[in-house]
Amino acid sequence: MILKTDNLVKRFGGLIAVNEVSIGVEDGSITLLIGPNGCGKTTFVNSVSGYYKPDGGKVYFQGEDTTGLPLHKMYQKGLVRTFQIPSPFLQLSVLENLLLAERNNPGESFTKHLIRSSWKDYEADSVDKAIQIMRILGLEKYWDKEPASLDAGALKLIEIGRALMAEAKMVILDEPIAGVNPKLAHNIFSHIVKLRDEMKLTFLIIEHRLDIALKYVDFVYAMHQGRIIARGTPDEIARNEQVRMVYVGG
Ligand SMILES: Nc1ncnc2c1ncn2[C@@H]1O[C@H](COP(=O)(O)OP(=O)(O)OP(=O)(O)O)[C@@H](O)[C@H]1O
Repeated sequence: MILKTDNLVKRFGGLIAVNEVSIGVEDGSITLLIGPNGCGKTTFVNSVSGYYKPDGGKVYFQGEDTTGLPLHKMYQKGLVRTFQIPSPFLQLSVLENLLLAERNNPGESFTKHLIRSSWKDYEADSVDKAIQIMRILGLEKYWDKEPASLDAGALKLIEIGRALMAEAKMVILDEPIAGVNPKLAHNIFSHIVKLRDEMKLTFLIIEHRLDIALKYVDFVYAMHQGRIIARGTPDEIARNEQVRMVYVGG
């Protein structure tokens, strides 16, 4: 298991958003976390990736107790939660977006990037690495385009590319296909599968569009009211009565 949580708890005042959640994510897998709005999925991944400090329980990443480590420490260890591309970056090229992700981490201020940098200032190795990542993601034809001019699917792939530049071993994606048309959604998941297979990357993905996502993932956890109510293969989860009840109300 690359990631394991043991009875993880996160509270907001009197609300227990994450209630003793224990999960395991297999190395080199695509693991899906599902559940209705407000059930605690985002709070859970935030408590694992260092955005929130958990109130109870343990997080283990690559066998190490990483409970309560901040976001930038987890990022350095290779657990990267993708974030929307910051708006000033939308005016930089795709290549520059990747190069900036290698140098910097979320613990640092974004303001210093407001000064436009040139890809020519970077090491040749970094540029080579960025080109290789763009190839894998099918972004190489857009290398000098501004992300602002690209579609939602390409933006998601750039976010994943930025995580790869940061040497991520495991990537957490929060709704990677939200607001994306079915063709692009399948394209994004196909790239995720390719990254699992070719780069041995591990993914933990929050997604609501099960019709698409269940076709691509290895294992699924279902959450409801802060707790895990089911775990299993996509087939098992699709057939699970409790999951159906929660999703369609019986
Ligand atoms: N910063 C916060 N302060 C207080 N309450 C919060 C905070 N963030 C989330 N909550 C509450 O915690 C619960 C879990 O929210 P969370 O966003 O984790 O759910 P979710 O499953 O990710 O939902 P969605 O699918 O809508 O994104 C909700 O009741 C929410 O209102």
